[in-house]
Amino acid sequence: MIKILKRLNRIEWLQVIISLVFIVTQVWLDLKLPDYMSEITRLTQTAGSKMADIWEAGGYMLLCALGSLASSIAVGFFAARIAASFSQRLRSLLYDKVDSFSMAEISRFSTASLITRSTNDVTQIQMLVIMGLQMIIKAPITAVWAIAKIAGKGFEWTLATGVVLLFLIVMMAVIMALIMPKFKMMQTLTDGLNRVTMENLTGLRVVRAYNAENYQEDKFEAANESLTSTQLFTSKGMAVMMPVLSLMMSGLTLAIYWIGAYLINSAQAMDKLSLFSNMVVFSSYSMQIIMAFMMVVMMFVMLPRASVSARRINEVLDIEPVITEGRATAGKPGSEGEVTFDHVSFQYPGAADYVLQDVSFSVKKGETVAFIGATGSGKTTLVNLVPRFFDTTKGKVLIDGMNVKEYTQEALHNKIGYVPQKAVLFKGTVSSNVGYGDNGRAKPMKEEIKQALRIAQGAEFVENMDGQYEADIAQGGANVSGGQKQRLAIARAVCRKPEIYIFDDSFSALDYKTDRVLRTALKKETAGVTSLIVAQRIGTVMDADQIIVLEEGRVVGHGKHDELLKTCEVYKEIAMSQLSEEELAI
Ligand SMILES: Nc1ncnc2c1ncn2[C@@H]1O[C@H](COP(=O)(O)OP(=O)(O)OP(=O)(O)O)[C@@H](O)[C@H]1O
Repeated sequence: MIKILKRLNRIEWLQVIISLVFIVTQVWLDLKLPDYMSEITRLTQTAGSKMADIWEAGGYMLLCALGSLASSIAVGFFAARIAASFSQRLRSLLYDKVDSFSMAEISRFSTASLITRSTNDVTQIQMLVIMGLQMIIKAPITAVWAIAKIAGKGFEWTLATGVVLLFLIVMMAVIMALIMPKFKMMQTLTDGLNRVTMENLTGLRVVRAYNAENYQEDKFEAANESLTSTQLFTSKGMAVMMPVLSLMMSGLTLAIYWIGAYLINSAQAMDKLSLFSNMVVFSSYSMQIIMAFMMVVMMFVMLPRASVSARRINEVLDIEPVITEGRATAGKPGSEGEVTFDHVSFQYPGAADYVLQDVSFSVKKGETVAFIGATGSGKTTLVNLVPRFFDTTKGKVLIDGMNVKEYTQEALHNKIGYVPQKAVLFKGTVSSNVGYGDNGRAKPMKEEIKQALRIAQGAEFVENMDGQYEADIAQGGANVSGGQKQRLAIARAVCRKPEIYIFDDSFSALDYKTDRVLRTALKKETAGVTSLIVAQRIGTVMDADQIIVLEEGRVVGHGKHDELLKTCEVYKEIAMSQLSEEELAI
């Protein structure tokens, strides 16, 4: 908790100090009230007192109450300001941090948990700052000040207050011991609820098509039920605490007056008045002490949950991404467009086995290298090492003759036009999706966007859309077909004018004819750009300058189509399953 509060900036600390001044003023004014009360009691009991004196004491009491109200409003105002700006900064810090994460860190936390950490956990901290400033600081000041005021005013009353406090401390310790672990569980259960909700929303079509609504609902209900029952358990604990506190307050007042009655009864006539006045003052201060205690209790309700949230936020902020930034912004002169894998092996973080083993190849500027192999043979993993979505476990990946680790991420990504296996579109327009991102050059002109779409065989369908190049694209590209999405994603890579294309099975959603026409257009219009193509179809890879056949992460064939048909059994099998005898004849 303290660690996260260290992230408060100077202005926020200044506001904390100002709030502190107001809090001390408020406590001082609150504790001044019983003094005037005692004065009024004394005046009303003393013969010959003037009405004006009573009015004066009453007036001061009113001023104290108004001053306390104004101070409390000021504290509330500053607390809200500090909490709002602090939580805004925490959210930005979390966003920037997550943005710098590689896939390894993202999968370590899970998307659902990262969302909960950036929203719900930050809200817990925000609430704590608001309440904390008003209570955490106020409670001990009030308690200590009030105790100092009543010290020496009567042993019996002090004893009664002490007994009540002791009882409350024991009760609170027991309840806290029971509910504290539940508070810790609450945030993890919120993660679970978010995960199930996200899964259901993203997979809605499959859920419907498979009549799995009940199954999903059961999962949701289970997550919802666990969270609700945990919340209920903690609320029940708290529900017991508050009435007991009220009972103790009333009981203590009764005890003070009861003891007072005995003391006054047995005192001498001249002491009776001062005893009565002391009793009134004592009961008032003891209430302040119990109130301070109630504030501490409220803090105990919030603190465990907020400290769990603080720990979860710190966990994210403290992570040093495994992908570290290099310094180079350009490769070796004369090696532009070259991609080399030098004895590369790769193991996913936490996995037991290597997914890629000793992969080596080199591709020159303007050449196309295609990767083919069975499902799960490591093709996607291989191409993901080029933009450093993951770093190699052994060996090196070189671009333009330089290890990818030596580039700044920005410079590295500026060289690459990446089209993922599953096309990703963002809410916006066709143009905003095609001209997406920054490649270190000026934003693409409308004509460049059109040209990119023409190459990606997307111009025709875009021109038929309502609004054409400015047509709306729904979140995730929900209003375009799978093949259209792929073409837009390819156009985005083309528009970037990269040195290297990475097509991760990006042609699979296209029909054979479009696939061929698109690749021919790409070759013609973007000559000189190196292409890494992952594909399942022989038709897509057969014209490549190099074909690499992968099996269980190892290169089992490397060459051109004709050579591989003769030398590589795995390639031949794939080819035979897709091509006719005639096409296979060599
Ligand atoms: N994030 C990950 N964490 C752990 N293992 C993974 C991860 N992603 C993939 N794998 C494993 O790595 C292996 C290779 O996966 P990869 O996606 O590279 O295969 P692929 O050849 O591209 O398959 P496909 O043709 O089906 O896309 C698989 O066995 C898969 O289970």
